Amino acid sequence: MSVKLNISASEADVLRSLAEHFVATGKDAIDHHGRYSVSLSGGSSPKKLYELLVSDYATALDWTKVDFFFGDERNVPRDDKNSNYLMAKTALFEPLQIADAQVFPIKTEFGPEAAAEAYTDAINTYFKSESPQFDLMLLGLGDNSHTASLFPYTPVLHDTSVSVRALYIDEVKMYRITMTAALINLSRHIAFLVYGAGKAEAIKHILEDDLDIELYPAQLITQDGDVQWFMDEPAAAALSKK
Ligand SMILES: O=C1O[C@H](COP(=O)(O)O)[C@@H](O)[C@H](O)[C@H]1O
Repeated sequence: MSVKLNISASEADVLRSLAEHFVATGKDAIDHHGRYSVSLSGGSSPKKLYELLVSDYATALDWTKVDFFFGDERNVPRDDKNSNYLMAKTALFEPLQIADAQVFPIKTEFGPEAAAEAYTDAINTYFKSESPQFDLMLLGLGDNSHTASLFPYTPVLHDTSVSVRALYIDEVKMYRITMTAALINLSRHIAFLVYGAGKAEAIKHILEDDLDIELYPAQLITQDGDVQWFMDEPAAAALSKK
């Protein structure tokens, strides 16, 4: 796997480094094709990134030209505290006054299977007849090496379609809706945000162990283009090569 590692001394530094990358990628996309398509990650890590973009980068980018998607979602109502959409809405969209037309939530109210199908259609419609290639795919990493909702030992790990899938994940006892690795890997730029010592073992396995996608699903993110990991020193601590 060819990846670039950006290791920062502190959590604050890693967030700033990724915020700079987010903005630079956006300016480039807008200059090149007029809009900036971003797929957001969920979980707890990205909230601070979204807050930093609001506090320090509100005028750094033409936010009216940014379109937001979600790499995965929990099968909960959109106003549920566990909703990835709700977190992004509260931390990013509302403070930046992002128009509803620029936000593409996963419609969990349809039920998991129909929501996944509708989201595949929404993505294909957005990209028209072209291959669905997000300008920036933001990803997180679970302690168990999952990314998006590609969890260990789940059938979606073997799904080679460029699509969004719904699946019941025993480990968390809930349905999740997730982009497949094939869709994620089409992105122009992929950026993992990982901080904290709790992620150190997972990062080491993913980046340095032999390929074992069942155990380490984030190893599926292997496109030849731009895959960058933004991590702090505690998260990078177990790596032998830095
Ligand atoms: O479940 C999820 O977790 C991963 C990692 O989240 P974190 O809370 O450890 O930051 C995230 O990438 C994914 O989008 C989310 O649904």
